[in-house]
Amino acid sequence: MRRSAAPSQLQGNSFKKPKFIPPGKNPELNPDIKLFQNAASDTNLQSQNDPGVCSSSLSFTEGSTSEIHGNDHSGKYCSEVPAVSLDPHHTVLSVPKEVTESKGQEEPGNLVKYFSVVWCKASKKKHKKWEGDAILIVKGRSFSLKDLEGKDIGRGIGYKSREFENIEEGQTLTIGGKEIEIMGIITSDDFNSGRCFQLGGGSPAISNSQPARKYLSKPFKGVCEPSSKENRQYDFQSCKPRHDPNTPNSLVMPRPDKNHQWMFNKNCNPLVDVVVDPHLVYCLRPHQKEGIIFLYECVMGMRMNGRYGAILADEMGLGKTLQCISLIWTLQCQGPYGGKPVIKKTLIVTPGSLVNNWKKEFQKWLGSERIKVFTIDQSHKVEEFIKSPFYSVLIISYEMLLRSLDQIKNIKFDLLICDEGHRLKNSAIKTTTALLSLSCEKRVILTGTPIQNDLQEFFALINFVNPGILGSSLSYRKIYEEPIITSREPSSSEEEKELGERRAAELTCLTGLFILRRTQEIINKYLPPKIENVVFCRPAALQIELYRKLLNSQAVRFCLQGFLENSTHLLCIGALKKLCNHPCLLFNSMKDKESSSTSYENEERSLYKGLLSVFPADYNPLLFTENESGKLQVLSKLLAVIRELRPTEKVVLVSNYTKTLNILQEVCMRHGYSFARLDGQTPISQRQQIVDGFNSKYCSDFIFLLSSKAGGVGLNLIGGSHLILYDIDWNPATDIQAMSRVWRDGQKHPVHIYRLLTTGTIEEKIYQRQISKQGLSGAVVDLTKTSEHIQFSVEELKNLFTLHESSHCVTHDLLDCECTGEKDHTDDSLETFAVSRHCQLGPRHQKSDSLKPLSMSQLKQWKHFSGDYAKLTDPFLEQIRENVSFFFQNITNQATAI
Ligand SMILES: Nc1ncnc2c1ncn2[C@@H]1O[C@H](COP(=O)(O)OP(=O)(O)OP(=O)(O)O)[C@@H](O)[C@H]1O
Ligand SMILES: [Mg+2]
Repeated sequence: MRRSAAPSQLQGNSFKKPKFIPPGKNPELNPDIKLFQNAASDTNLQSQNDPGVCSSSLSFTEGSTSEIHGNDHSGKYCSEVPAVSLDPHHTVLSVPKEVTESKGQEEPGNLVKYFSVVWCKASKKKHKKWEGDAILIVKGRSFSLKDLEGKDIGRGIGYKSREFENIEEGQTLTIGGKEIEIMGIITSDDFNSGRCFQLGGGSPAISNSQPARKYLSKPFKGVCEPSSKENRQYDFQSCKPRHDPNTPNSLVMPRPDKNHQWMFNKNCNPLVDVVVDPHLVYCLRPHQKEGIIFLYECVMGMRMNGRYGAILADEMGLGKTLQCISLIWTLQCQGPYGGKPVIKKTLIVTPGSLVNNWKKEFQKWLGSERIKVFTIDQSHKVEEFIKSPFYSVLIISYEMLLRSLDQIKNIKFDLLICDEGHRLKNSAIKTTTALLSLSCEKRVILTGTPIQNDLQEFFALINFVNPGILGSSLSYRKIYEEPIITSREPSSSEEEKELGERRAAELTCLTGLFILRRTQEIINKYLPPKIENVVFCRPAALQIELYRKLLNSQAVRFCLQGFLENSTHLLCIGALKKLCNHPCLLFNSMKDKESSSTSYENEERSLYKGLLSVFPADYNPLLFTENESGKLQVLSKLLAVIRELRPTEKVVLVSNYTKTLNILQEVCMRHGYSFARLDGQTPISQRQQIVDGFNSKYCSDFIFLLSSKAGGVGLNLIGGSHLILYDIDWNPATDIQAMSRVWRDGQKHPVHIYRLLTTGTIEEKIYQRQISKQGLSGAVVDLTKTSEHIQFSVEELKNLFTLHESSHCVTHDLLDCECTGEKDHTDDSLETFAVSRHCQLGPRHQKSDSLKPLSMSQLKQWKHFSGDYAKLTDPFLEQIRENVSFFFQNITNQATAI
């Protein structure tokens, strides 16, 4: 029999020649393993090679005859095997798999056995050609055969149990129209974790030789140890560490292990300590030191052989930029082998608004001499970077990258950093394919947005930094995604639950090696207090009248009858939101539509019918007043009191809409407040200048008008210490992003955040959706999702399209709180709402995440009081209480607050 096509035949099979070892000798996978566990202590790869004992069994569909699927696997099979490379030098991984007995052996009928096999179609031909590797699962008298992508390729029932009981390595069997040869036995642990699929055709080259280590590793004793004659001739001076590894507080990178040296130090250069520039170390926070070591180990291939990617998913404001700058500066000047630098050129791809922020951060931390950074904009082209020998770092926006891809492809970059890299979550989009086409192996994604909520998106990000590590997209779906999702279904069986959990644990374990996420709490101690307020503003009389009219419109009634196909409901929602911001916005919309009467569509006509008559006959939207909007009244008073009580402090004023920003700008002008503004129309080249201007202590601007969609991500607006969210977005991530702009490293003043909501209206409902169980579940915690992505049921629309005129705060009414809001009240009773952001990797893998939208029960624990409460201690709230029906307040880092 010829053994040719099956990958295991080409590369050797890691499950072959099993040895028996008694059960119970090896540890199970640690069930507590967390997805974003601190990577520095996450190198526990023992489980990759440890067989475990598992009692789970898979049930097969009963049937009297064999079923065979997907017969034609020849040809394409090899290319779809998970692209993990065999490392012939990696002794640990070439150790053959050991076998344990499954618990089920005591009950032969339920015993499930797993085998690695090669298969081909059954035929009488003498010379057979194996078509592929597969996993044979035998239970009692039934079997199923899965290819290495997890797809069923055969199953059957009713075989002689004796035939299955004594299966041995090397034995050939004909089952279900296929001929198979047994290559080895797979432990139930390897099957349940899904590892056997990963390892099936080879083994992922994972280094388990790096024990968890402290980040300040000891320096080499003899730093330049010459190991050969050639090395002794090496210029000793040139291979000294660049900085003294022995000074206290020095940050020394971990030493490469023997495997790494074997692979990457072919010339046997002396080993040199890589020591981060003390100039930087002096400023680094402890978590940043850990982050730099993590990044170093990943991009050096020290965490996984042959893998050089990393995802740094620290929450917003933790200084991902500084960690990367430290990495670049270290690798550009140093390396462990003869001190030779590891990288020459780095490409940083970032949203347009942050290109100059990166440049500024380089200057802030390294001055302008150490690294020459080139930023691409209208007047600085890629050619200039190519021609000049001075620049080692190129910073470019995602948009520009697409435009200059051909030139960029010709430059050899050694390190690629993608800032706000969650945008690469879709592997089909142009940006991802463009970046994937770059040959650079060392890839780092930076993101402050949670990434584990959607398993497909998770795959795309993982696959970007470490291509092929999870196999093909198809095999990933079969091996991980489907079992994990099935196990989360309420109707899933115990076996499905167990399998899903094991697969999730395995996925977590594998990807946790190169993902690091720390939450904001770790820098809280460096930050000033944060006083967060949710302010429920009483709607103005005109708003109430218009609101009633809108809710009585034919368009709204049409939606409530369930006619949602033509998205009239979005139109209605839009009109209500405008009205909450200011009636003049609604007036303008109606007038705009009227003047372009041809496109004045039926639904809009039916929505706006009779509305104009509610406005005064001579209504002029340009002369709008503050009294026409509850929120604007509150805003105006708030700005006045801030100005009065904190004359040197500044305010960031955020809206999701440019037209609303126009109104807010007009208010600034009327009151004589100087302001800066950044929205979607601000040229990218001017954005950093505007931000810097505002942050400067010499700047007299009192207000920064910010469009959250344009400027939400990545910006530092620490010049402002008061942030007012004028309107609310469906997506909590947008609001959280905006709020994180001011409460971050460098902020000197206590930060006051005000979220304005109009009482009883759709704004409260959106807020409730953000925080409640029925609300935006995990998948929507993502900046790209908008209301168009949200499916509304008629019931939900009924709730959205109700105005609660008599309530002080519908949100408080829903909290099931006994207080009447007459005194400031906090509830510390147990959670009544079990709210969690849905995470597809399962509850076990959720970490406390400060980016998680606030839950109802958490809100209940905030201080809350009605606007009529007599003893308000907050002087800012005191000034606005007249127009406010209810407050919620929460103070973080209270010690020095207010
Ligand atoms: N060790 C430090 N000491 C003082 N300031 C720091 C330190 N690290 C970072 N910063 C400052 O903190 C601010 C936030 O850092 P950075 O912009 O890198 O955050 P980030 O993690 O990228 O957040 P985001 O996800 O919002 O982009 C910056 O102004 C930065 O200069
Ligand atoms: Mg950033």
